[in-house]
Amino acid sequence: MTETTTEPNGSSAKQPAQADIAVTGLATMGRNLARNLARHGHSVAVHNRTKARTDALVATYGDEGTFIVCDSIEDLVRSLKRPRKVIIMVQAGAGTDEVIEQLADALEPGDIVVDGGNAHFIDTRRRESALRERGLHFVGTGISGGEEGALLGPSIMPGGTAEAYQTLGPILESIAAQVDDTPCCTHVGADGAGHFVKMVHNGIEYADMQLIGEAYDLLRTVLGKSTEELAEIFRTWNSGDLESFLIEITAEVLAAKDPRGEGAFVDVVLDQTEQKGTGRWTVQIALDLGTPVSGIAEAVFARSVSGHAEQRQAANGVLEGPSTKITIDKPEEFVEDVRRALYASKVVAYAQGFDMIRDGAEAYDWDIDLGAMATIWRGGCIIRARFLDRIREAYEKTPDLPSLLVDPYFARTVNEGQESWRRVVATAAAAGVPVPGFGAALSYYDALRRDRLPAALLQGLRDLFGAHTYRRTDAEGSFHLDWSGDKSEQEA
Ligand SMILES: NC(=O)C1=CN([C@@H]2O[C@H](COP(=O)(O)OP(=O)(O)OC[C@H]3O[C@@H](n4cnc5c(N)ncnc54)[C@H](OP(=O)(O)O)[C@@H]3O)[C@@H](O)[C@H]2O)C=CC1
Ligand SMILES: O=C(CO)[C@H](O)[C@H](O)COP(=O)(O)O
Repeated sequence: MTETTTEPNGSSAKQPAQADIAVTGLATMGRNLARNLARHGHSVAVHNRTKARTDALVATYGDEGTFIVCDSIEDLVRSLKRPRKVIIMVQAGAGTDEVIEQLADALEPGDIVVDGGNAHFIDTRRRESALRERGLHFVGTGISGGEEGALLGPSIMPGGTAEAYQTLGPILESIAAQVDDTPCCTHVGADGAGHFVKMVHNGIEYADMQLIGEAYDLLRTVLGKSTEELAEIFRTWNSGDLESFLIEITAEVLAAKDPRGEGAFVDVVLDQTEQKGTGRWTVQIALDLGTPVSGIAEAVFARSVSGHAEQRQAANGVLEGPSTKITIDKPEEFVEDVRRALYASKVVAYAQGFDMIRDGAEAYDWDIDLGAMATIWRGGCIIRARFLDRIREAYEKTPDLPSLLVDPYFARTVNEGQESWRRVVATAAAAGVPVPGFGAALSYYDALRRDRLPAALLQGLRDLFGAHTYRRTDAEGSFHLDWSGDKSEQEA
């Protein structure tokens, strides 16, 4: 174990050391998180399975603060002040389990293990319970912001015990993004709550990106806009209600040129969206919780459709599109319609995501403050956006809001946008442009506001074919109709 501090003359000094915190796993995220900690005055013990990464970190960035180079997990543990705090930033899954096991053998009761990877919250609950039995704190922590966020200030979503957060919180809050002098980090709730919220964050990220993709496709296909014009449209949108990191980088990606030629970068990228799995997890868990996250589900499926290259190739030229080409008389009005449809659909995706956090909190007995989640997503993370302030205000004003859509600001937003939304979805259908995100969001909006749904007919069908019973609008209890007999009603 050696401490590397940079002296004023630039030389390195080696001395026994006591680090404030450790990071193991120094790939993209871990390296930048360690640098962020060091830049904020924390002495950081650093370790990576493959030593070359540790050496490269210290050789390149050693002058940014105090790094203590460790060759092994045991070395790392020896370097730390008590209670020891170790952040794991390794590949999610088996790698994380391996590192936890090594750490648990070397640490002592009261020490804190932080998993900052994208772990499934069910794994986090299992790991937390196992480490608790050994007297250790396990803090599953969602960290969002990618490479740049990890270095300059991510959004941090720690779970685990309040006791562990008391020790760990000040350090995490010091390196998190800051918005209006408020750190984008707070204790989310017990055991896997942090990773659950990070999972939903990523689900919303999928929905948001899908909606942006649909807006781009519509403006390009229906209006024939060039990528330069589209970049400008997104740039303009980024100065209004839609202001967000994802809209900002959409303009950047659309403006980018093919590094190998003259054309647009986006035109040479293979149109198959990959996924690491957090969006899929969100939908799987939402199905179990019974939370309709249709925007996220459509986004996950749209990625799957894009990846089915052989099917798409087989259908291309076989399945017909509209027989008449759609013409738009007032292109500028259509651009505004798409902007409003995008904002309204985005509001639905976030409303569904917040519903899922509320349902997850109830199912897993977490005390999650929805307004606080909106607060810590205002900066640092991939879905950071101006309107998260509105979400924070909505939940602060009415913590038990049945749906974000009924908050006065959001109700007015979707009400004002709904005519545009309908025109956009209808135009997309007429032009043969797939808009699963816009369509699902509008259907959800219409389902919520309807007085009666066709669910009543489905209940009738279920009762006829399977005697599954139905409830009545005008009486308590469950009933069954004698479908094959005299059609009389019996109480079930
Ligand atoms: N990249 C991103 O934008 C984001 C990533 N995350 C999450 O953060 C974590 C780290 O991500 P990232 O930095 O991209 O790195 P990767 O997910 O690519 O993981 C690589 C790191 O894991 C280590 N590792 C893998 N298996 C083992 C093992 N069995 N034992 C010890 N170490 C192991 C590697 O060590 P070695 O060098 O020896 O191979 C390396 O340090 C992941 O869980 C990821 O999902 C979260 C938010 C954003
Ligand atoms: O966690 C993240 C940000 O918060 C990553 O951006 C996310 O893992 C990317 O996911 P995918 O590869 O599935 O698109």
